Amino acid sequence: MSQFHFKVNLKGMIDLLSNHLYSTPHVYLRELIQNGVDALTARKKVTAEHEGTIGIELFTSPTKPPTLYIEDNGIGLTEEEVHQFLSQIGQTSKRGEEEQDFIGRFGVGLLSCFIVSEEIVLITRSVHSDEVIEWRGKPDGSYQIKKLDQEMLPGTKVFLQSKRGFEEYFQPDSVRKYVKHYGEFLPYPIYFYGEERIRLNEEIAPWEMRTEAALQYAEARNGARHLDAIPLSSTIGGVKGIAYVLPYAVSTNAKQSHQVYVKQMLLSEKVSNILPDWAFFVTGVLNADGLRLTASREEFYQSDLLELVRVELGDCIKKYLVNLAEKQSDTFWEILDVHYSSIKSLAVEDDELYALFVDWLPFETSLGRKTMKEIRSEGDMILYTSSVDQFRQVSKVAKAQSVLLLNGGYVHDSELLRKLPNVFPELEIQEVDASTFSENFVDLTLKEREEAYTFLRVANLVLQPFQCECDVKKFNPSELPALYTNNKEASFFRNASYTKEETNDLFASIIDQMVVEGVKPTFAQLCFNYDNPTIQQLFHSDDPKLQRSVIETLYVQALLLGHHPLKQSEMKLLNKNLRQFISWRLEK
Ligand SMILES: Nc1ncnc2c1ncn2[C@@H]1O[C@H](COP(=O)(O)OP(=O)(O)OP(=O)(O)O)[C@@H](O)[C@H]1O
Repeated sequence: MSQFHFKVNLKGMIDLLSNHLYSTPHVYLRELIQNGVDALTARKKVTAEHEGTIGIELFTSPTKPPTLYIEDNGIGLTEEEVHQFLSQIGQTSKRGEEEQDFIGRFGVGLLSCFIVSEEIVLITRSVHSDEVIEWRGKPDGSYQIKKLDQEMLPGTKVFLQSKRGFEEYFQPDSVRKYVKHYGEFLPYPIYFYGEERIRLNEEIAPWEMRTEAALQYAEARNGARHLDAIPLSSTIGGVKGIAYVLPYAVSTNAKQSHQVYVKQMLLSEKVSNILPDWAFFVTGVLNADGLRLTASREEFYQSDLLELVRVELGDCIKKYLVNLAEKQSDTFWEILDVHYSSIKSLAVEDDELYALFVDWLPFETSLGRKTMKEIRSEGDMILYTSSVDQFRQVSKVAKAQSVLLLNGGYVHDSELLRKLPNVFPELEIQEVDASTFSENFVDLTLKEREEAYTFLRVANLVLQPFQCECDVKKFNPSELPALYTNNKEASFFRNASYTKEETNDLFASIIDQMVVEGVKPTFAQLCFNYDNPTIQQLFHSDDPKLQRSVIETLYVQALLLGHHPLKQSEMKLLNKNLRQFISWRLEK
């Protein structure tokens, strides 16, 4: 058996790493600064009192493409190290026992310079040697090394001349902006040499600030003020940061991007996996020294460590909110007002949070929006519907009867309600639907039945084609002429026939088949209100045409009241009767 080795197409590899690993050409500045910072860190290990600096300059001329120059007075490289670390892709001096102290670790960052330049020129002198070495690397994988006969203090200088078409990444404004962006919180000064020397980074990081200052910092950056700034810290992974509470509601499945720094240097603004998924109502600015980013620096490695960090940071958010709730501060109510649905989703998952928050959470009820505390004060029996449609069908009736009915149809609400007895054992939770309410309607006396008899017969005949059975009872509010109710089966047939009308022939025949093979069609109910003045008038009307038109119209109105989508046949009914009423009126 013969053994072979893979061959690597160096040019292809370099192209892949330099052009496809990073999201924007500007990252070449990030990678250069990061190398400078790591070199300064390494030098400090040799000479603790060394004052490290990084300097940047741009050379422009009308005849040549612009050139960026960056220097550091860091550890530098010996000739041997140049061969070992600069000239081998994937080789890095930052592995081993002290790797936690450095930002770089993959040995590919310098290749990002090939996105914007055809050649990297690096001149270096190691703190351990007097030799000044020049290294010139090209994207085809070739490089040259020579010893320079010149004096130089230990450190490294890099020259990059812009590739054609990439000049915009060498403009002074843009370079200053991005250097500041990536390095504003770095512990070493970064100078820009222009007409005068200016320092680009002198900012205190928001995680070192007090709440108000952290809020102002973010406001100055984003133009919007967040509701609050929650301090974050984790012993695992050495994370420190701020979770800014967004000033607007966000969808529960929104993924927030977080701004992540390592050793105070901005590595990515798009990290989404550092906070728990439920924390979608905050956006984080964090420094994470002990976590490992992927080579592109866009995400952290999914690992058990990251999982633990996420839990710890999630706990910081929870504890903070609990503290706010206990203090009943204005900020708490503001956050609750905007993010109650997020807090509800949190409370469903977390019993501790549930117990602490449930009283302050708002719910839609037949008597208006109320907090659970207000709801509990009304009595120990809590009635709720599990769907929004059911709630809409009966909320008016419940209100007229002064019954407090909760809408459990929104995401999480039913689950939250079902958990109530765990915290308040005295509470009884009962799911109801429209038919529960109609069961409590008052039956007519024999005399009243006789009065309604003809009307009811006509109504049943008129609405039979719509699979609707009619009845007359007495109920509140008397302004409500009729209540449409349907149980699950009746609702199935109604939806099937609605869908059939809206779809193509093939799908319609499938639905037909399902209906034929399924359960026997169940009728919905339309209960007319004996106490309603219009209904009273109808009992005594001797105009069958008018009776029919009003019954049909009341049927459609009851459907609309319950937010049931109208079938085509029902739409036609409405239009026909409207025209009819108008022509009767005009004939008069
Ligand atoms: N300014 C510098 N001073 C000293 N050594 C440097 C400097 N820039 C680069 N090097 C050396 O070159 C090596 C390769 O650098 P490169 O930026 O490609 O990768 P890295 O920083 O090690 O890791 P990463 O790919 O994660 O950035 C470094 O490990 C370091 O030894």
